[in-house]
Amino acid sequence: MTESPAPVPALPRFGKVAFIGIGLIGSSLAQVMRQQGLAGHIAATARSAETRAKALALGLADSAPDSLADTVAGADLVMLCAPVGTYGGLARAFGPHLKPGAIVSDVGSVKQAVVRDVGPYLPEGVHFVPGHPIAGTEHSGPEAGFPELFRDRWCILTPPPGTDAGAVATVRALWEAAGSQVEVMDPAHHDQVLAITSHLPHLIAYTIVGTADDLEEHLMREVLKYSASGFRDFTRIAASDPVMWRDVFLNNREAVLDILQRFTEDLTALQRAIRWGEGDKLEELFRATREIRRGIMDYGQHVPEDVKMRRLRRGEDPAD
Ligand SMILES: NC(=O)c1ccc[n+]([C@@H]2O[C@H](COP(=O)([O-])OP(=O)(O)OC[C@H]3O[C@@H](n4cnc5c(N)ncnc54)[C@H](O)[C@@H]3O)[C@@H](O)[C@H]2O)c1
Ligand SMILES: O=C(O)C(=O)C[C@]1(C(=O)O)C=C[C@@H](O)C=C1
Repeated sequence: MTESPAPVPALPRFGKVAFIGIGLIGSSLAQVMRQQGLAGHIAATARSAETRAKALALGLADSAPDSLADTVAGADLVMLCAPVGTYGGLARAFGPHLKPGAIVSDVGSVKQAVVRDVGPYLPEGVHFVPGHPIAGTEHSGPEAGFPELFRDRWCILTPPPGTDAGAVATVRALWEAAGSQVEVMDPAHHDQVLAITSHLPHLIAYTIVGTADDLEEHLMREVLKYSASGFRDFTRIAASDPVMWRDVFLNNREAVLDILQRFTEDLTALQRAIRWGEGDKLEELFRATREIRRGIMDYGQHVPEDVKMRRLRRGEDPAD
């Protein structure tokens, strides 16, 4: 028996979309919307006049006002794409200018703090659907974006209880159009999971580079010369934006500190095994973790049916 294909969800269409922050993530999503004709008008604002001018020059936006009020005026969807530490102040400023029925969403890497900081400033009748695409690179700014960034990645939505189901479905459809697989999650659970999968690795990468930088001059020179493989692969993410990551750590404090405590304990156990020459212990651990790591790679290669169907519709190879 042949399996009937999964239904392809309808594409969401917005009259006006407002981007607040148009760096790596905002510009990538704006390009998805442009390519698929999902927005009648895209307005983008950013802190500096230079970034706003770039957004226009790159064709990411149709208008780039310097005021938040003008950016969100009449918008059906407002996407917060700035560092999470700015969200509360931004929401307080643009909240009163939102159109009734508008959807406010975001892409921030932490979710409890976003619900806490943004929610109180949104007027009655505006829908709030926080989100987090689990996709990125170490580059930032409007030139760094590309529309394929979200393909075959997860996007996690954390709508507060009681959020309008239609608004959640619309944001889901947007991320599905970008090629992502969408999951709805509780914000506290999101923050715990991301503390280990994303925040801890960044903290370790920043630390290793710092440790290398603290070496004596002659050793430091050798690090730069020979950093072709392990060091380079491992520390790619230490080139990520410092402001973004400062805000992530300050806004996911408890979960990060908890995971850091566990990591420190595991590292101390390894330190002890090396000191006492416990080869069996080391090998056993490395065998087990190698299997886990291989499992992660296999898991990541699965392409869900609905993603394949959307690719077929775009005339692309479904298995890519
Ligand atoms: N970089 C990643 O890998 C990644 C992945 C997923 C989610 N995120 C989240 O996406 C958001 C944006 O990250 P990014 O990588 O696109 O950063 P980015 O540095 O590339 O872009 C940030 C944008 O925000 C703007 N901005 C900063 N302060 C502002 C303010 N006060 N008012 C208005 N605009 C302001 C900047 O001008 C810039 O346009 C962050 O919340 C981050 O946590 C990042
Ligand atoms: O690949 C990278 O460069 C990333 O750091 C992407 C990454 C991650 O840690 O997985 C970074 C932050 C996010 O919020 C989501 C994705």
